[in-house]
Amino acid sequence: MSATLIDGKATSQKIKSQIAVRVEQLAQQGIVPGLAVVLIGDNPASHTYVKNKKKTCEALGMRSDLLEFPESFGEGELLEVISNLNNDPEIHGILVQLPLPGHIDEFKVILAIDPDKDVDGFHPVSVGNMMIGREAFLPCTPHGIMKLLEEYHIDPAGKHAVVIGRSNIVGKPAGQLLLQRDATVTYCHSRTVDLAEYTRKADILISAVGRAKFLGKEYIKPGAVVIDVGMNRDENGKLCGDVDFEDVLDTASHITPVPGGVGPMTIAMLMENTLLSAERGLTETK
Ligand SMILES: Nc1nc(=O)c2c([nH]1)NC[C@@H]1CN(c3ccc(C(=O)N[C@@H](CCC(=O)O)C(=O)O)cc3)C=[N+]21
Repeated sequence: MSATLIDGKATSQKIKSQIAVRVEQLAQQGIVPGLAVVLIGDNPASHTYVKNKKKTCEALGMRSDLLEFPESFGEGELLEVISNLNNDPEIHGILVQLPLPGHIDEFKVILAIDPDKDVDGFHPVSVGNMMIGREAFLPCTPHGIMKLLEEYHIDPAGKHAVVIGRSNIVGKPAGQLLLQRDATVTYCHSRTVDLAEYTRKADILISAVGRAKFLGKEYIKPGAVVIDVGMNRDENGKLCGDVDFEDVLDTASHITPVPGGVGPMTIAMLMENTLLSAERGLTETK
């Protein structure tokens, strides 16, 4: 039997149309949610993502400021830009596109962002609040994954969730959010010995590895839900995930495609966080 497709594009559309309604309500009170996106250097992939974010903002009636600076931009100058955005009442969300050039300390930059405008959910205050289950801006990709599971009525409670990848922006928080939903969570990573031994026991498998078509059906438990966070290029330069989609289609019960899976949800959650910030509410982690 062929797996059910988890349609991130359709789900993100649905969420975005709900966001647009709330943006309109805010507009009646004279408030326009504003997102500032800061981009340093000229990484072509970053440019594509950033343009996408801007387009989405505008489609939803939100304001989006793109602040672009050359590769040589100094750390001190960037910290000053952030300080100005922190103090700008019309800016509700600040996103500094990662990765940053090597001469800029990423952690210092994240620390400089006002936690009340931290729509990426990367500030230690946001991370800490998420970890202890308090209100916080949730990181967009893991939050988008949880929304997809919810949309497809997949309840993580009591399930064994295996997360491959332990980055601060995807793997680690994805495991935490699944834990909050009462999953039993296993983290795997580049030093895991016999990866398939773990993944074959996963009811829910989250892959954030960054290797094209790395996971075939030998890694998948029959009936598993497979969430592919990978954004890779295959041998023909085509966008593809970590999962060999065709190969696992008859083994998994549900699967996210790349593109059209987790990626569009990431952007929708960024919009939601910016809206929430403008509403002066914070997301609930319960
Ligand atoms: N501070 C910061 N916050 C981020 O959220 C952040 C970042 N830095 N740096 C880069 C990564 C990457 N990222 C993506 C978001 C959406 C898609 C997305 O929409 N992907 C589409 C395909 C897009 C295409 O066709 O290229 C999809 O999967 O269908 C991809 C990647 C956010 N990131």
